[in-house]
Amino acid sequence: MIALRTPVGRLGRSATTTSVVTAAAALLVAGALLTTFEFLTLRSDFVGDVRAQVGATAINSTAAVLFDDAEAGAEALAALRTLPGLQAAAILRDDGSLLAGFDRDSLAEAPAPSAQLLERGFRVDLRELAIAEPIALDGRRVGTLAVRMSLDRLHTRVRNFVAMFLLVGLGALAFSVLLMSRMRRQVHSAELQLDRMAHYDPVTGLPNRNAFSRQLDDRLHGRGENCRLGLLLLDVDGFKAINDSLGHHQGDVLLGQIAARLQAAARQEDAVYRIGGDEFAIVLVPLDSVAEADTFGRRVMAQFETPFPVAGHELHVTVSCGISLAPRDAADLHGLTSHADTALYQAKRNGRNAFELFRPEMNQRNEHRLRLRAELHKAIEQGALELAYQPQLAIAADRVVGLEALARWHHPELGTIPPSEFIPLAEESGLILPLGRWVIRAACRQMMLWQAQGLDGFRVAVNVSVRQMRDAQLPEFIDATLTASGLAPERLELEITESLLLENAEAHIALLQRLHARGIRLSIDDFGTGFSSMAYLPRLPLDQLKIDGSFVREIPGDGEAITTAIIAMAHQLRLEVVAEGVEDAVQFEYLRQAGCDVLQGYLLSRPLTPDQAGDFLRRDVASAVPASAVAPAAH
Ligand SMILES: Nc1nc2c(ncn2[C@@H]2O[C@@H]3COP(=O)(O)O[C@H]4[C@@H](O)[C@H](n5cnc6c(=O)[nH]c(N)nc65)O[C@@H]4COP(=O)(O)O[C@H]3[C@H]2O)c(=O)[nH]1
Repeated sequence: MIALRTPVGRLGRSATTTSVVTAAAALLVAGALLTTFEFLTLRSDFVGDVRAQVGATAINSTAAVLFDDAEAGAEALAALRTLPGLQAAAILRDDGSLLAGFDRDSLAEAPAPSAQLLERGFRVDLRELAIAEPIALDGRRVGTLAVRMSLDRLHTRVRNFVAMFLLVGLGALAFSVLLMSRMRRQVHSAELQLDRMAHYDPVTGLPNRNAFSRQLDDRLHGRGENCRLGLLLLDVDGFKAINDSLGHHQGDVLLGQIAARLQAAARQEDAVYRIGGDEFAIVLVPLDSVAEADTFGRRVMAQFETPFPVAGHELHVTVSCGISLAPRDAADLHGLTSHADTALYQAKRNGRNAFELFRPEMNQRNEHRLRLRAELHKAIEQGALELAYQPQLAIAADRVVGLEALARWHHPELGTIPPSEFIPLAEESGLILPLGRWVIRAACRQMMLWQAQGLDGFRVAVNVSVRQMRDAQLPEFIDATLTASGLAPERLELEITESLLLENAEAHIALLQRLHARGIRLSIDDFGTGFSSMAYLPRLPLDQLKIDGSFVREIPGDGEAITTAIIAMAHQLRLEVVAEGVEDAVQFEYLRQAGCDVLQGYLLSRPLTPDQAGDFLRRDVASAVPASAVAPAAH
């Protein structure tokens, strides 16, 4: 797996180091200042004390000097012996000769004050204090008391002070380091937590989109053109429906299981990410060939062959994947993700439960689709779409009982665009809602125009897409349209595709019941393409079932047994059966004998313009079936 390069711990570590260094430096500076201050204060006090005592001794020595009495001088000097640090003391006569002297140790020289010292009275430096105190009588100097003191005792006191200071200071520093490292541990764990929140998804434990973008970008930049890797983007098919029906908690459980299976499919060096609600990404490193990407895609799909045990259900979950390769498709993050996304989109368009490798043509198709979408938007707004009507014949009564309204789009530059192209486009872009509403309105209006021309006794069927079924306003809209046009509700039929109905059957049943209660007819379209819905059929308020054209096409042949079974079953449920796509007399005859009620297909007529459909309705259709097969004009 790719290791996450996180700044975790760096902040805490550097904060501690900086604090310790700063505190130590501050301690040193403070220590130096305090020591200097302490030394100067002690020395100044010392100098003051000594000078006072020397001054008193000088006064006491006056007589000894006046009488040149060495013994009396020595006695006067004895008062100074107790002074701490005294090295030498001497009483000098006025001419500088020694009257009496005292040496603490023989190495100390007798004091011989300089002229400067005599003038200033004392001199003090770091190690020594020298005093030259005048011995005066009536303000006249008669001699000098010279004293030399060592400052060693002061040094000892300052050393003690420094030792004490260091002891206390270092103790405080050690304590603060202890506190700081505790704080650092707390900061570190907060950093870790922040990092997890910023880079990991709490539901699956996988790195998230942030981590994905940063790591993939780093990798691509780090190796440049030589970076050979693959990007697989994956969407869980229909996850929203699963989440809605099982609840979010179980949805999360499922996501966790999906994450585990993706990790099982990934190789040691690959990295799996959850980059959105039901979106995952796998960065495949290294990935050298398309064949390797193909193999990996299959391996991921294989992970979804076994159902997922969630909340007592065995869920069959499928996924759609898109894969792009670097540097083959792109060498940067944006290019690579956008190509994988295009491939993913293609996989979804191909019916989901599939994976696609990116091909450059996909982008061209994408651009074309985007242009079509914009054009379709315009066409709906400008009312440029048209409706074609395909007649439906009641076989027993030999008369037209309905017309299916089919949307048509003739683009001035792009030509005729088939519904198979623009309807899915409208569905995925949401344009199906305005388009669907326009179809219902136009069909109702056309029915009233025909009615005004005396053409009556048949209904109009419109296709309703699943997106429209999710529109809670649909019943009100239909009500309003019927009222505005004046069309009777039983003359309107809604065709809903069987497979779409299955997607959220429970929710649709309620909506269908509301519509049915208003008298609107309901038909299930393309029946047979999703057999699993059989169980729902009795619960749906249906009037009609349309056998999918693919079965009719197989008549004569395999289609016979299926159509016979569907007709029998539909009749048991009291449903009218319509066969779509009836193209020849053999099919018609078979269906007639099997008891099919209504026929729709090229045999009777292709979809017609409103005018052509009007003419068709006016003609005696009885003679047109089955002898004269196709109606004259096709639309
Ligand atoms: N081969 C063959 N085909 C026949 C025959 N008879 C009819 N068809 C075609 O079969 C399709 C029947 O419509 P559908 O199953 O509802 O399938 C429709 C429907 O699902 C969708 N569609 C068309 N108009 C609308 C619309 O207004 N709203 C919605 N939601 N979907 C629409 O597009 C699909 C395709 O519509 P069309 O291209 O008009 O294709 C129509 C019709 O032209 C035949 O004998 N042989």
